[in-house]
Amino acid sequence: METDFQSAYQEEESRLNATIAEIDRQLERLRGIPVYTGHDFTEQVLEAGREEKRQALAKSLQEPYFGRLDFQEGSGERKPLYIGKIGVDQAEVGDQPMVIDWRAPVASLFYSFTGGEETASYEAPEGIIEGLVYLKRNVVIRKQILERVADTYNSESDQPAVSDEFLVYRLGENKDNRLRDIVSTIQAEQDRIIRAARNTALIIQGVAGSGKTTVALHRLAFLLYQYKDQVSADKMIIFAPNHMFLDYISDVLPELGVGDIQQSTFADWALQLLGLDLPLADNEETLRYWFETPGGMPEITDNVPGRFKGSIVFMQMIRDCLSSMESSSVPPGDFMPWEGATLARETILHWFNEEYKPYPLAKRKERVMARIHRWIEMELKKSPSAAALKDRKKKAAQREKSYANKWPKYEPLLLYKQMFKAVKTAGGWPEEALSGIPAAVLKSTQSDLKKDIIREEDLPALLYMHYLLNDITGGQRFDHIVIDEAQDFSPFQVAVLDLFVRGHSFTILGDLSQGIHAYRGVHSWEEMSSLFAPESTAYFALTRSYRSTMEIIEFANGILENGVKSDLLAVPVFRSGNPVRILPYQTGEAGRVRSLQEGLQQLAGGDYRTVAILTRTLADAAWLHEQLAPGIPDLHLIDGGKKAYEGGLSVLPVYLSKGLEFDAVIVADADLAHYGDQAWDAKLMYVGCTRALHELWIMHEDAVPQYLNNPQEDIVTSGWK
Ligand SMILES: Nc1ncnc2c1ncn2[C@@H]1O[C@H](COP(=O)(O)OP(=O)(O)OP(=O)(O)O)[C@@H](O)[C@H]1O
Repeated sequence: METDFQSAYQEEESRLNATIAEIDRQLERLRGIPVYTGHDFTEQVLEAGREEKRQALAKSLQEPYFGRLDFQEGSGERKPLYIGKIGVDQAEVGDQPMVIDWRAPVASLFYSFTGGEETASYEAPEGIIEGLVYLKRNVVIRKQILERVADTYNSESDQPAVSDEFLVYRLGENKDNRLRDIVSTIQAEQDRIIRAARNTALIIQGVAGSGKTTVALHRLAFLLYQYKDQVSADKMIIFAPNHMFLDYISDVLPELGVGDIQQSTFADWALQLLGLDLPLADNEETLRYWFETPGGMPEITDNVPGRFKGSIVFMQMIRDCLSSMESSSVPPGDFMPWEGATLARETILHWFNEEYKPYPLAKRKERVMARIHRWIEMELKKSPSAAALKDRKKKAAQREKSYANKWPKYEPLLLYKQMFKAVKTAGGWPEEALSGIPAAVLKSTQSDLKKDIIREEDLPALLYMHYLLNDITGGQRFDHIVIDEAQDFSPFQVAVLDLFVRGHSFTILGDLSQGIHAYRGVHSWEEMSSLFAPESTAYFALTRSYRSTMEIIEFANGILENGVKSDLLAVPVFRSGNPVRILPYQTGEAGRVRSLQEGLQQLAGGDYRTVAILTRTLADAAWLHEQLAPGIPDLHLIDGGKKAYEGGLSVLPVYLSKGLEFDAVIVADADLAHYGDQAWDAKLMYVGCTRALHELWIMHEDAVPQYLNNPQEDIVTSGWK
């Protein structure tokens, strides 16, 4: 065995040296070509191509590949295929690249092959290719040095099944403050999502830590490779919950050699598109209402503002109202630019209702007014004298202006205010349509709009109005949209986004068990899948969790089963760590602070690079930070306004930890005084516990909620050491 390993290592080392020498040679050749700085367009394009290649080769030179697959296609010969983040061609024309891009069709074998099959196959442009896999090998190279060779499958060994050993080794590493790419260990179920066809709305339900965010980012890189002539990076967008999260994921795409993809929150994108330079209502206030109301979370029904304004019922109401405006758009009466000249209303109606019917309302109005202007100019030419011309011109200009003012103003925000009767000017909205708005929604929205307060939940309606009034240009349509943490999106939000993307090309991912914003998000995935025709949507479930140790996952599953009453349980990768620790505070307020401080210091004193204390509320986090910072100066407070995630030691409210991960986590105040026994409290606790990779401590004062009482001794312990 040892000799096998040595010979494998030697074989890989000599192959690596040969590869590096070849890449070096190619790079030197390219660097030897003088950089073109002239004005010839063709030369500029060629130079851009050379520069791209120079950069790719320089990157590849450090870690040319991470995997090897020995494959025999049909009755051909067995060949080793080396798979890397960037493909590298052989300098001489050969029959296969020296390094194959991980996104190439044949590379999918490296991910989909799970051992044991008689034949393996992959989908190539020319059809299904079948063959035999002899070897699947992981190769770790850092800065040109071969560090590790691990076979996950070898047909000649007595261990035929694909082993998880390399994956477990990778998962055991400590993390810094950024999400990383996983090209060397993408799992078969993740690969299917990454490589799914472009024109489909993929809906992915994945347990915490199943790699949803990571998979979505790899999918973008795949789409750009596979459909390079049909999609472009700057027409792709990722929507994520906040700026800190965007910062946290911002390294993955550049690592995969893909740049220029837009990354935004829904609110930022919507406000920019609407041209609204208004701050949205303080989200913290909404969060405080739902998360910090004494006595527990207020009841959530379909008629709370977030749910109603995010519903398809509200979307239809807006469509009906805007189409009812059609009949009341053209002002009453004929148009008379001066005495004796009349443009009959009939003619104007004909232009509006027939000739310009295909255009959206705002454009129709614009075109009709332009036509009226042309008509006036024709009429002016008939003036009997220069004095009459002057007089008519003056009158016509005034009357044209006042006629234009009689039209409705097609501005989404104004119409929205009219709809909620928050402004005096009537909008001609049909009463019967508006009677469907629940009284509480009407009242709170009216009061907000009167004060010029817009909330995030108002944005889908405003965007939809903008769309109906103006339509959008081809340039404003995306090639693909990723929605992360999609359980917090409303159906209306997704339906509006569908108007802004070509071919329903979506990757929508989330976890209903983490649906802590249920006052605005979806309660089941059917709410979203029903927006699309069955052939345009596909559903995937990811059940394996890669982030945390087995102990943490089992413990979190207990919360799901007993607290959330959900059966979306996570399946752990067999990676064992320390048991989850449940620790009571020392007595009194000072004891609470001391316990948390000792806990943090003990965890941070180990190998862990990122450690977080998660509190129930922002106020708790701020208070605790104040108490702990004098003794632990490098402790960061994370509040909603943070734009960058710095890693290290942090204290933050649990609801802001969504999407992030830390080597070790302390859930503070895990007692009934802070977390109730309701499903929603359990979801919040689930989010907190599943942020931990290696170590989870639960600290409390009074009795803990029942869903934390886990009887499994091998996964839970109490006491400090
Ligand atoms: N195939 C894989 N190989 C190695 N690591 C992986 C793999 N899949 C996921 N991971 C790791 O698991 C962790 C969780 O991934 P990610 O944050 O993408 O999951 P998620 O499903 O979006 O999580 P959550 O919903 O809990 O925020 C990350 O550290 C990621 O690198």
